Amino acid sequence: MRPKITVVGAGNVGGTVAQRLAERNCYDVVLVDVVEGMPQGKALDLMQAGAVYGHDALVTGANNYEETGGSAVAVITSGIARKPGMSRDELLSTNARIVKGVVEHIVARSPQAYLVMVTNPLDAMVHVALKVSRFPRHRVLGMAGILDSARFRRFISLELGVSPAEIHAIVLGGHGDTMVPLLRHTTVAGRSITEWLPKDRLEALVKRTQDGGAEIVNLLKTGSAYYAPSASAVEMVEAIVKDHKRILPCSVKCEGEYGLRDIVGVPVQLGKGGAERIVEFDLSADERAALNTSARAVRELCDAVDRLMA
Ligand SMILES: NC(=O)C1=CN([C@@H]2O[C@H](COP(=O)(O)OP(=O)(O)OC[C@H]3O[C@@H](n4cnc5c(N)ncnc54)[C@H](O)[C@@H]3O)[C@@H](O)[C@H]2O)C=CC1
Ligand SMILES: O=C([O-])CC(=O)C(=O)O
Repeated sequence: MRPKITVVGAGNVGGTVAQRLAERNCYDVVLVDVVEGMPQGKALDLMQAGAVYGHDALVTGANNYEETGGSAVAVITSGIARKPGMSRDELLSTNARIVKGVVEHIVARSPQAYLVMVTNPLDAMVHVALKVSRFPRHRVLGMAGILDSARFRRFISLELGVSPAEIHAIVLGGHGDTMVPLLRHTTVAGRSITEWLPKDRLEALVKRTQDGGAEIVNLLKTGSAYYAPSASAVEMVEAIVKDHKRILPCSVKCEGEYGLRDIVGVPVQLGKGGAERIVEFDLSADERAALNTSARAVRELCDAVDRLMA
């Protein structure tokens, strides 16, 4: 039997996650949404695509959770997306309510699942999922750092005319304006990025990365990015289910690592145990201060969620 992956929210991100998973041809996928007929329609469409594209994954669409039982991983994308001029934080109260209900349903049927959170504001939704599920921290992860790092790598790649495959970069911190691209750990073909680009260009690319989500929201006007976000979420699913031991930035609850007790994006070793290890990089004083600032911003949002849910 193939591992079952449930994707909640069959909109732009969730629908594309389901497509990418089906195309891997090694998972069965359950797609859940509140809109009647929509997940069922997308599921059928995806299975028909398989007859052309060469996969035979079972994709089931549903408006309830009956088919989700025994999921290995649940990817939670349900909720509203921001529009131009909005911050992710403005989604907090609506999405916290949605995510709370969804996590209760998932946990009731898949008590051993790993949760990959996508809904924004991301780090605060990891907090909601941890609280509601009562799962240990290694089974509740948020997707953001892979996406933010991918954006940074691609911007560098476009600037230098070098394949992104040659560029190694990692973005830590919360998924918001305070995220922390680590320049000292950014390399192109193994050489420090500071040997490739002058300071002012690097600062511009860091800023573009921090605004990477808003840049796309402003272009699309009716929603937010989903191709790179779905690719990033699938990378997490694959690393967990296939025990890849990848070290990828994910949002997770720190318990003393980096001197923090907050939920924030840090390098995590992902494998069959979920977040198997948090890898501690040596940070400069400036980087540490920036990570602390980012963690504080997330903490304030988590406190706001707690007040809302009290
Ligand atoms: N962590 C990250 O880096 C990223 C996060 N996001 C976030 O992901 C979320 C989804 O984005 P999109 O897919 O673009 O939005 P979308 O609007 O296309 O899809 C969201 C879907 O959730 C469904 N939904 C709402 N309440 C539900 C419930 N109670 N149960 C099941 N389904 C429910 C809606 O019917 C809709 O189909 C947003 O909050 C967005 O901000 C998006 C991109 C990147
Ligand atoms: O910007 C948004 O609202 C969606 C998101 O988190 C991203 O694309 O980074």
